[in-house]
Amino acid sequence: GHNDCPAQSWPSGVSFKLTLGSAATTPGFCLTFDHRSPGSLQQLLANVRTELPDYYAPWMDVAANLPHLIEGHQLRREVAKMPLLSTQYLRGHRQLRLARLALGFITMGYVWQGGSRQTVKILPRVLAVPYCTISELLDLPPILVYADCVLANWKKRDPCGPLNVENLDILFSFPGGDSNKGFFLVSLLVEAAAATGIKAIPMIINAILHHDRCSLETALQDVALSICKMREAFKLIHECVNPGAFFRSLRIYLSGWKDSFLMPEGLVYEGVWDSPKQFSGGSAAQSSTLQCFDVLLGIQHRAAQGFSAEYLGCMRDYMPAAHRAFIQTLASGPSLRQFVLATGDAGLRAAFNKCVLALVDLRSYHIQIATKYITIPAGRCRAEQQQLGGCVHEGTSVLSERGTGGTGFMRFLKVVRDTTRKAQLTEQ
Ligand code: HEM
Ligand SMILES: Nc1ccc(Cl)cc1-c1cn[nH]n1
Repeated sequence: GHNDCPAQSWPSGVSFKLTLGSAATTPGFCLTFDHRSPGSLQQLLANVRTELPDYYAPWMDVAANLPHLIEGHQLRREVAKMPLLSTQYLRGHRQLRLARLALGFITMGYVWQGGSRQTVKILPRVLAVPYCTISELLDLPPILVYADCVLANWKKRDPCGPLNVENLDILFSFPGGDSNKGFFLVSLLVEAAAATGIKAIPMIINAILHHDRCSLETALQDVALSICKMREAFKLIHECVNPGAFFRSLRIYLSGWKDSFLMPEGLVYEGVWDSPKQFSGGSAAQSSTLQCFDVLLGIQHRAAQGFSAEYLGCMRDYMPAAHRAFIQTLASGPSLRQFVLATGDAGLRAAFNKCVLALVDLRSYHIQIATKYITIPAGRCRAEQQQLGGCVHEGTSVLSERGTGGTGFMRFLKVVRDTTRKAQLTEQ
């Protein structure tokens, strides 16, 4: 039967559909491609305030002033004053995503405003009820995810200008100053660099189905180049994100309440569920682009200390439904690895391996960044702990590895990188 993935717009404003042919027609992938005007995504959030009806001003005003309200210890009071709003006046995907983004920032701010010392256990109904209603409609969990704070949390200063740091701004922020903007926008630019590689995937699938080695080799070169450009975009993190601000502030707010020693039961969503629920914190493991390239290249990750083999798979439930469906359709399609091996073509093997090695380099570079922004600041924090007592920066999400100086996630990142390296094709 048909398995249509609704068109989903990627950072570059390109959208595409991947559908499985029905049994009656040629089995395989029929690919349609529509280049929406590049403006499509920035219209999404041209002006946050006018994008939603005034009725939702109570949400938008609190979300827009979150750092100020948290630093002034006023957020709880502001939320207590909030009316319980109906979600019925939200029109279409764009408004649902924007409302979810605002409620997601307020929720993370509300839970973590007291750092790891005074976490709350209950999310008030004025937030929980609309947040869970909208999350249900979007098939996303009621916690801030990568698709919220990176993919939907940006706008261009000049709508006709380029997609670069100078012409971009974020819509919502946590305490931690400009490092918020740097962290979210650099992530977005890494995603935008992936767009060329993602656009090559339908061409690769078609080339396999038509045994077109020439087109396949060209498309694989596009993927390798795209992953190299992702690594280039990554370098901006050094000038845009301060390690201290990231470690002490931003990463705490992205923490989740699953397997958390601070919130062992999870969070009570008042007025929605009677018992507390657990959800994982925000992570780029929820980025659909990296998972697309892993699936395309047939790279299957296994368990690593503290991270189950299912961890990356579970993170697909934290992606937009259309991205999740695309990855699932890709995983159920023809195997690129098998096809390249079966041809015995050295040129195709080389083009395939360049993609794998580009991914290895990206992951190696990422490990250096995680060392600079977590492992080293965590070491300093522990040193302070021994002198001053009490390291207030212990967090709970994987991005905020606590205590053990971050050995857990570091081993995970290295296992993922090494598994990637082993995915190279050798001559049979
Ligand atoms: C200050 C910058 C960064 C730090 C400290 C950092 C740290 C981490 C940590 C600790 C993990 C493992 C735990 C988890 O899954 O959350 C992780 C995973 C991951 N990060 Fe980052 N990261 C940073 C920036 C980025 C950026 C900009 C991207 C790309 C957009 C990215 C992509 C990923 C991916 C895809 C994973 C899942 C594991 C993998 O597929 O290799 N990271 N990161
Ligand atoms: N780049 C990111 C942007 C947003 C959020 Cl929520 C997480 C990450 C991340 C990076 N590495 N692991 N997670």
